Amino acid sequence: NPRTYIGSGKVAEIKSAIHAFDAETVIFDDELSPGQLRNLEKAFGGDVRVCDRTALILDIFNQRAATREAALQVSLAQMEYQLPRLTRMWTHLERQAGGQVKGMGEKQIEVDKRILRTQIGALKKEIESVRKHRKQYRNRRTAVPVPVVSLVGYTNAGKSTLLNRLTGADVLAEDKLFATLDPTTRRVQMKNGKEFLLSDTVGFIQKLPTTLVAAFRATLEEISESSLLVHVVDISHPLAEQQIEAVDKVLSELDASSIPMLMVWNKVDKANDPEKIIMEAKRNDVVCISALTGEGLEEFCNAVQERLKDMMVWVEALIPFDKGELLSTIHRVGMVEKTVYAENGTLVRAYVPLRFARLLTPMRQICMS
Ligand SMILES: Nc1nc2c(ncn2[C@@H]2O[C@H](COP(=O)(O)OP(=O)(O)OP(=O)(O)O)[C@@H](O)[C@H]2O)c(=O)[nH]1
Ligand SMILES: [Mg+2]
Repeated sequence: NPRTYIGSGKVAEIKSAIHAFDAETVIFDDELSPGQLRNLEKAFGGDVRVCDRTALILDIFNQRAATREAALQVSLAQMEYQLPRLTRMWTHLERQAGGQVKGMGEKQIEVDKRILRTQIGALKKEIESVRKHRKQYRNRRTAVPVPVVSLVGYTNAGKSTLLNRLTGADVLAEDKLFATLDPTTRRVQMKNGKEFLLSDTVGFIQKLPTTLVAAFRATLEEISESSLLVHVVDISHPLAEQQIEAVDKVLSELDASSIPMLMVWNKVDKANDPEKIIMEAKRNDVVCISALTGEGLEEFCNAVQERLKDMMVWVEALIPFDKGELLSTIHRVGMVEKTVYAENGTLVRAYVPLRFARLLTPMRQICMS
């Protein structure tokens, strides 16, 4: 029934369950229209609060927001959610009052809407300045050509645990939905001296409210500007497959589908049949790990390095002796095949990130034998 989302029989069933369990809140696993919310509240009677999936997610985000940036973004999403609902709420009051306060109600809606819109405008401005700041920071970071690898995945998949494990960072990792709202980037140093930047960010969820995606644009832009995505999956979760689909869907909304991706199955230690899973992973070019026990992490780093190499370009360059720091950078971020010391500098043959190759162009017209 479009008026109440569920049919009248279901309404009666829920109503008796409310009485039986003395429930205070009814949560719908979908987004409800403002009218449906109101009609359901009326049908269930009195003190029962009806809440939809979007409101619940916004609520959890609100509880988790620990930094100013996260709080700003959550407030924006909440206000955008309230705006249409606010209007209808007043129309509802008007009808109850039999139209007596019609003029007043209308005025009040206008006032409230204006206040909310002004607040939304101010918030957007503030978030925009955060965005610019982030962008500047990223630009400064790209001056050093270390590739950025972003962890993406369903909430609670183990992204923060993996980052902590690899970098000794101290990011809050908890058995909670949306433990992380703020992006964190850390340097990962591999045994062979190579390094990359690993970035952890907010987890995704099925039917992620669009207001949230829009509000978290500043945060999510980190993802769309990385060289490689690592999709972390909780393979021990019974709904792992649906979660993968949900993540892919959000990635395509973020225009990040074209970024190369490495799939990682996490929590193998907890899976029912680990051998079977590891076999299947091998067939599918997936790396199996346990961020908790450390199993598979070396293989993971190697796989990341392999993928990054695919994105590098081949250069042959003569690095003058007074540019020695360039040479050490090549060793750090690239893969050197050969170096020869010549009279006027060092000849290098290597795979390097494209951005870095551009820096080397003036030195490239060199022949090596
Ligand atoms: N058994 C097991 N538990 C793990 C593993 N990796 C992470 N966990 C647990 O899973 C829970 C969620 O981990 P987080 O690292 O917070 O997950 P997240 O992906 O960062 O979650 P959000 O920040 O909400 O997106 C924590 O309780 C971790 O201890 C693993 O390999 N094995
Ligand atoms: Mg996290």
